[in-house]
Amino acid sequence: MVGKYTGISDSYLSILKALLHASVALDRKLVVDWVPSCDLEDSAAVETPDAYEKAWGLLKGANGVLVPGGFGDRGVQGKILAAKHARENNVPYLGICLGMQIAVIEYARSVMKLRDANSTEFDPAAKTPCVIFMPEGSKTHMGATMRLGSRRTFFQVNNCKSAKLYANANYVDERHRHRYEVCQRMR
Ligand SMILES: NC(=O)CC[C@H](N)C(=O)O
Repeated sequence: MVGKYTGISDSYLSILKALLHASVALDRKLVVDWVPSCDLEDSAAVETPDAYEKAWGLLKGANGVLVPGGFGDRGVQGKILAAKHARENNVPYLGICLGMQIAVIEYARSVMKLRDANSTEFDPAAKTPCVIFMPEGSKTHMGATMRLGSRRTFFQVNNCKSAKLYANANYVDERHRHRYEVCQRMR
């Protein structure tokens, strides 16, 4: 689990509970290692080398990488490095909310060679915005702009990996809590 609030596992309580349920259903033992995303960043190698070594050791030893939701840009570079590590080493990666946006940014930068790709949450003037403020939102009214609660999403491709996770349903109703989304032009 690569996140910002790793000191406080309560922040990720619902994710932990979900992982626990999944591990019971699959008859597997769950071991969660907490990796502070800041410790994966290049600057940590100089400033806090022990923490850097420990974080990369945990990440490299993991059978799966989960980057959960989050807000703000602190630790984002470390999350991008974690997504890159997972993609390049074929380690299963689950990106939830921000974690999914991170995977999109990483893919755009590394694979599509769009070096300036970013979320406008982290760089409002990003040259290649691949995660953008939701068009229906208003920047001036933060309180009411979050897309919150259940939202119906229809699968565009039958039998794709994500559809299969939902037993090939036509649509899913999932809980949302975000202000930004993947730029539709990037599809
Ligand atoms: N729930 C989240 O992880 C939010 C992701 C991102 N900060 C957004 O607002 O879109």
